Amino acid sequence: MLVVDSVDKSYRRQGWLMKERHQVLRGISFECKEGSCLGIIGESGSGKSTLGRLLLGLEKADRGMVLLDGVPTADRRSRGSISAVFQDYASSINPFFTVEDAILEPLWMTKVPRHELRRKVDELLLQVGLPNSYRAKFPHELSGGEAQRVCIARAIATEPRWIVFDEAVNALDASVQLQVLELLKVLRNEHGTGYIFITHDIQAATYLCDDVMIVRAGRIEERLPVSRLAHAQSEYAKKLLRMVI
Ligand SMILES: Nc1ncnc2c1ncn2[C@@H]1O[C@H](COP(=O)(O)OP(=O)(O)OP(=O)(O)O)[C@@H](O)[C@H]1O
Repeated sequence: MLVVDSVDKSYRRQGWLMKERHQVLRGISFECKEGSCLGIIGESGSGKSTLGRLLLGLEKADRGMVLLDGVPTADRRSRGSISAVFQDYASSINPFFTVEDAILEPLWMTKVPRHELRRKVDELLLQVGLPNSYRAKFPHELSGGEAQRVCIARAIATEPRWIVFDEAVNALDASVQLQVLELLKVLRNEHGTGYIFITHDIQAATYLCDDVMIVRAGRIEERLPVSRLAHAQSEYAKKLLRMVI
């Protein structure tokens, strides 16, 4: 179980009143069952990516806890249990790495024996729908959809229990986006990996997720199952969801 308990997060404002802080997240609490998929939506600046970084253990909350089975996600013991796919796939892959090198990088941290690594890269390429002839290509030789598939292969390489997708399909054109969403559905069914899917794209969230959580100005406005979007309570959620129901 992934548990976010009473999380606050603020940043120091830039400028000469350096003591002033910008409160980005306020009293965020929610839980996600193993293998579930939660969509996080909300307007720009509402704190979605900050929440994603806290889930990944990349940043510390000012107050509250982010726990995976009772262990803080920032703790060494949680390493490898949560991975991430970001929007900026171009800069997520080292431009001097081949596709093979990029996929091998996270595998060095795992217990996969050296002689098995080549087979594992082939298996991962197959899972994300790329031919194994792609292993020798460099990032600049890939389309956006292909590069994002390589990022997904990297994210699933360590067999994490959770993957945080932060605007990961937004930059792709509609048909490639659909292919990637399909792929994520298949991977989830096959491996039981849980997803946190941060997006502006409500349609994509409803396509992939079990629940949608609406964040507004650093607070949770509402969380509801995708099957009950028509029953949103808050005016803000109703307005946001109008386009998909
Ligand atoms: N490292 C940081 N230092 C200072 N302020 C930050 C930092 N990261 C985020 N912020 C501020 O926190 C607020 C929330 O940012 P965040 O990126 O979490 O929002 P978001 O909902 O993901 O927005 P978007 O949808 O545009 O990506 C913004 O006002 C942003 O400027």
